[in-house]
Amino acid sequence: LYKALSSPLNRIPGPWYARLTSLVLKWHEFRANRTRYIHELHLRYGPAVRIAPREMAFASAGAVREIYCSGGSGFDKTEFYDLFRVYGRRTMFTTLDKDHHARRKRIIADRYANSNIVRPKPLGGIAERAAKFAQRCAQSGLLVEFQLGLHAYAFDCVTHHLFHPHGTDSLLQGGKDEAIMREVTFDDSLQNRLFQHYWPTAHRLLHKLLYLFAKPRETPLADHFVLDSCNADDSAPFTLLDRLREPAHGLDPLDVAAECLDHMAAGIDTTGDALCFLMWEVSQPRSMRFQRKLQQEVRQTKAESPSSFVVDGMPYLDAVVMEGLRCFPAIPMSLPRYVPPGGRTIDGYFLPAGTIVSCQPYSVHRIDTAVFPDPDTFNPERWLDPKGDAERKRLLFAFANGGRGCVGKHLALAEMKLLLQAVYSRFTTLPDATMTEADMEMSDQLISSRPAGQRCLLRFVPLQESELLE
Ligand code: HEM
Repeated sequence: LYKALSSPLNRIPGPWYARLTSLVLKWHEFRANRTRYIHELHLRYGPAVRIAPREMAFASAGAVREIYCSGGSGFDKTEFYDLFRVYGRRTMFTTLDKDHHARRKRIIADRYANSNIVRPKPLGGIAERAAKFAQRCAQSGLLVEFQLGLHAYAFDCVTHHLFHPHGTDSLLQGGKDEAIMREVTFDDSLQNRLFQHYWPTAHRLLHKLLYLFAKPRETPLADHFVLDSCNADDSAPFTLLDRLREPAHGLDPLDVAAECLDHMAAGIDTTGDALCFLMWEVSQPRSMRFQRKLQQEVRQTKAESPSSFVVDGMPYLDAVVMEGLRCFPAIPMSLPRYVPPGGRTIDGYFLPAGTIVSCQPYSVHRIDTAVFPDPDTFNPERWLDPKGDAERKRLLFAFANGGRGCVGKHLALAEMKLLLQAVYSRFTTLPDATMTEADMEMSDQLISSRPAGQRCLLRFVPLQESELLE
């Protein structure tokens, strides 16, 4: 009680119970509702809000700069990231301290640089998979279990980038490749892993009992697939595997496999669900005018250069992708960091060392209505207005910012743009009548989110036919 009454964080707005306990926050986390809960607090208390006795959430551009970009890669990550360790190893994503992270990033970054992604082999592989996705839509009649198809697409793209020529073909071949993708995608370990994070001793003692109510994360097929792929010695020069295995880096085989498995997992749900939420929205009657303009632009580009893969120079496509990432960031949740020794002042509030601070993309993209008026409305055309362009870009936090921002950003953008081109140059997409808004509610997982119904059915109407219908 003394601590609660004398805490220097007491000046910071927030609900009264956040001074005393983190249980309300945890309750929302266990119910897959952390992001919305924190967003409601921001709407009530402003861009700086206390969410637990030692934890603060921010939603301003200044806070993003300080927490994620100061000194290059911002404040250190918290032990929350221990939950993502693979094969018992720390990867670039799970390293907590800056030096270890910087060493690993120096090895990895060049494989994800835009200049590597847009080379014919890597980009051609993505374009090939986008064409397969369109083929799958055409083959399966009009109705497509779309979320699964997009996860298969993202899975095939990322394994191409990691392991070519040993990438997967879950899109058209199915079989074992599809089984691996399903194993990673349909993960229901949120409660078990949160329990492990908050009460590690109880988790160790009770894990067998807990198993009956909350399953742990188990991905034996994916684990074996990555270990096997990492044993192949003919990986293409553009792949991550090729880079990690260079003897000069001194990584042992398990470090290499852990890094690859981490990137594989990071590249499936994120890109798959970002596309899923975006295309669901573009298929709604309220957004049909945006879909029509997108179709016009991608068809015109295809007519002008039928045989090349284009990812730049399409302003409408860019605007649709940016607005999709703004409204439906695949990682909408807080990215927690520790305030460093000596403490820091953020948004005018002094925070002692060790305070947990974070920004969540979902709120950073919505709270400043001068930059994003009518923030809950999907409107790609806001990105076409040159006025306010710098402010909008400064607040786009879907890939995070600074040295620990998403290393796969250019790969993800290329995947998204090539898939949207492949689909909207051939089809009009419409929501299936059996789908409800509740199916597409955001459901928090561990930092990423997915549609609550875990399905998304869309109708793919070949373009000429739909044009005739109008
Ligand atoms: C639309 C798709 C994607 C989104 C929205 C996204 C978003 C993010 C965000 C917000 C972070 C920071 C996480 C944190 O600080 O806790 C991150 C980190 C990361 N992402 Fe992505 N990501 C996407 C796709 C990908 C892809 C395709 C890959 C790789 C194949 C990838 C690999 C990574 C890795 C390795 C990190 C850790 C970077 C580091 O710690 O230096 N991501 N991503």
